Amino acid sequence: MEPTRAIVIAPDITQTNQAKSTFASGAIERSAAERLVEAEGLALAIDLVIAYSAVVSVAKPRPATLLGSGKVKELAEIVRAEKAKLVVIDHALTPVQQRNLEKELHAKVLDRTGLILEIFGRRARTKEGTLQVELAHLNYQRGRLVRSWTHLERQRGGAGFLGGPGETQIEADRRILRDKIKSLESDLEAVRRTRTLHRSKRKKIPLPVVAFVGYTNAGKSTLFNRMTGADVHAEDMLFATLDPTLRRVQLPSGTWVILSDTVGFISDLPTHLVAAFRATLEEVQEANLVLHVHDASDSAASAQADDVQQVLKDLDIDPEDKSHVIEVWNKIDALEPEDREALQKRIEPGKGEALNQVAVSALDGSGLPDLLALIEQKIAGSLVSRRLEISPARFSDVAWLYENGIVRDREALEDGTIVVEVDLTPENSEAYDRRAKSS
Ligand SMILES: Nc1nc2c(ncn2[C@@H]2O[C@H](COP(=O)(O)OP(=O)(O)OP(=O)(O)O)[C@@H](O)[C@H]2O)c(=O)[nH]1
Ligand SMILES: [Mg+2]
Repeated sequence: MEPTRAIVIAPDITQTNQAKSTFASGAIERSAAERLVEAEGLALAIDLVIAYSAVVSVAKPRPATLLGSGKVKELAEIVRAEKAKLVVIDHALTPVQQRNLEKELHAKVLDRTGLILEIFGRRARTKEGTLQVELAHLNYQRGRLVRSWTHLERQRGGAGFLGGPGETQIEADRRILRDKIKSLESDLEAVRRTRTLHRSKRKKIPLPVVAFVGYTNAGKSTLFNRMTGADVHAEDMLFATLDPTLRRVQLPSGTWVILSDTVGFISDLPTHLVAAFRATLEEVQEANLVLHVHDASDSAASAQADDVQQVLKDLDIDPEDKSHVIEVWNKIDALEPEDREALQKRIEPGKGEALNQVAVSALDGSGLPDLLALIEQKIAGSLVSRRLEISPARFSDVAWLYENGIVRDREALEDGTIVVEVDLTPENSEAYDRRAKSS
């Protein structure tokens, strides 16, 4: 199939000050140029050919088309000249705006949510991932349906809604949509139950879990691969990873941990999409340690970090908790020497317990020993060290400790009592006490 030629537009809404201040509370705003670069990345992630891209300033959003009418005319001309089939608008569009734009531009129009959904639809590999995306898609459509009281414009079929035979312009009423959503939800529920079962099985293996989080393309999978020797899909592509990947690795001191690679975050991810991926993010929620991976070479890194922190908060994780979250500044190989030095300087002051930042390059491996040492330190801090005296009659407890903890030392006293020095996760430490009390 011939690649689709597309035009990518980042609207720069230069609105009145008062409208701006309502959402400027602490959020770091990224420039329109940075947003355009990101939108292009998103478009490339679904193999679109970008025929033309631009920031378009919007002095006053027009309810009918968002963009001003002059701009729309200009764009229509570009669409024609470039033979583009698709226009990506990196902004939320109302269904009416989308429809009007499609009419005036003579091309399909995708807004930011539509584009992200399209990417997710193509990336999902597991059954759960596919169901989640489909559900998010239907909810997106339903939102449009409710707001506009129009019929469904497109019914998603197969791999995506970008043309192709899967797309039919059928009229589906809300009841059909609701039924579909219901049945998807129950399918998803079944898949989740299985996964929860898997997770609880894994929990019996007492290994601490270290989860990677970060903005899409920060280098999580590359770092994950470097640390595990695994061949996880890493690409210069937004949302290369959708489903969580888990691997067991041994830290230099001998402690085993489970590393978990996860889906990347992105700004302005619509709420229902975040909700759809909540299950995937449960891995992060339950992790003993979170590695927040930043792309230090990206000029938008601080705005991205802001977005990631917001998601962490939504997951009830305190991004400021230095014992729980490590800031990993990746891609330092791509920095100019002076920027690299400045970064090191910024990180150094935190020492001892307070240290929770490290600069690395997943590509050339620099800084990795520091990262491993830091993980080791934090994990050790999160484990409970105990010295337990176990009578010979309860020998099975010793076996339990080997299975559920990290046994540091073991000694048999003359009367047969066994003394075990063991590190346990707080949950397993409690589990042991319950066990010791019973029977
Ligand atoms: N120069 C440089 N590039 C890197 C480094 N780490 C990763 N990259 C590149 O950054 C791009 C994205 O890497 P990924 O590992 O796929 O990023 P990710 O965070 O897993 O992305 P998503 O799965 O999309 O969220 C790839 O082209 C990598 O080769 C690094 O340390 N230095
Ligand atoms: Mg990845």
